[in-house]
Amino acid sequence: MPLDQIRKKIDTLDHQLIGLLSERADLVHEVGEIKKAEGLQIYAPEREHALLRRLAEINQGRIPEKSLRAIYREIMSSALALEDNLTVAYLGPEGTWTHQAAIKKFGHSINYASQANFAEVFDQVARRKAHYGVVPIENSTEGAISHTLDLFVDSPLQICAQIMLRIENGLMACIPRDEIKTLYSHPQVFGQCRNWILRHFPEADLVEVSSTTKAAALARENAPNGAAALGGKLAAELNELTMLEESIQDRSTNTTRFLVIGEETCPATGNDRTSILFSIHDRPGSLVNALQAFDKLNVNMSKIESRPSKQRDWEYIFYVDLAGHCTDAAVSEALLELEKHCSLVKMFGSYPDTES
Ligand SMILES: O=C(O)C(=O)C[C@]1(C(=O)O)C=C[C@@H](O)C=C1
Repeated sequence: MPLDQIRKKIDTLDHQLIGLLSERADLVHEVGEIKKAEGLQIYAPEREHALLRRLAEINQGRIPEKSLRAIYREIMSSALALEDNLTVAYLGPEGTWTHQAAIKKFGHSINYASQANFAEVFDQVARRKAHYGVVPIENSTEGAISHTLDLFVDSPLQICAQIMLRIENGLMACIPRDEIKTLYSHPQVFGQCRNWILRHFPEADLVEVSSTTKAAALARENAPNGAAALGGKLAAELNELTMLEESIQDRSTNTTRFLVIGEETCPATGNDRTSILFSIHDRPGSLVNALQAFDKLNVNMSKIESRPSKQRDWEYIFYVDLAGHCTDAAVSEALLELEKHCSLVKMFGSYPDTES
């Protein structure tokens, strides 16, 4: 078929697609009205999870699953904006990995509110200035983000979704590589690139700052003194820096897990993770007895972290992730059993255990 004829066919299809998308938007509007009237959450991660799974099953054409997910991410993003002008708070400034994780989950149609620190993200959601918040919780190379863990102790907020983001750090600057004397970055990123720094810049001063975007801004500002930054592409672009070397993290699979926090947790999807924290009585065998609750009910514990309780010296809070939803019989029984051995048990969410 000649090119102009093919394009005419594409135009016709686009026309139909717009018609279908508008029809979908009318239905979404109705869903939004029902949710508002019934006080339901606008963001429905369980529905999105089911929808994306179904799309992958019915997709017979040429479009790769990754592309289809990206297209639908944006369709659902516009739906969220239509339903309630959704606002998501994230650890800023613009261009941070957390910002990128938030966009990966919520798309480009909603409002994003950049916050100066983790506590502000929690606070904005708790005070209903933002509908949801996005915070990092752990990195596959550097481990737990303890600041986030600590904030869950006193927060009434719940986790409703998780986001996995592959983190590719690079060396960025606006000066030649051999003039670099100082490297700016977030402490997590220095940790993720430790071996690369030792190999390539053993003599450089490492200056820790609150975000990779800030590091990039400082690399530009202090360029005459030999400054460069480590971080992602977006931070380089926003500050007009050149990527002198890409993918410098010590592990190529370097991934950060982020959490979406809101007022309510997510209904069961059949593939869920539950996050809890507990503290134990200071008695011999308490920790073993507590953990046996999971073993007894055959509940898989995918992660355990401990943090100082900040109430008494040498007293700890344990953070555990469990396979399953808090409404699953085994998980809820295990939690009841756990309570017998603990001075505090707090569940802060069940959510789809997604890989993306
Ligand atoms: O089904 C819903 O609850 C909707 O709000 C619609 C919709 C969609 O576009 O399909 C939009 C946002 C939700 O997070 C999930 C699904």
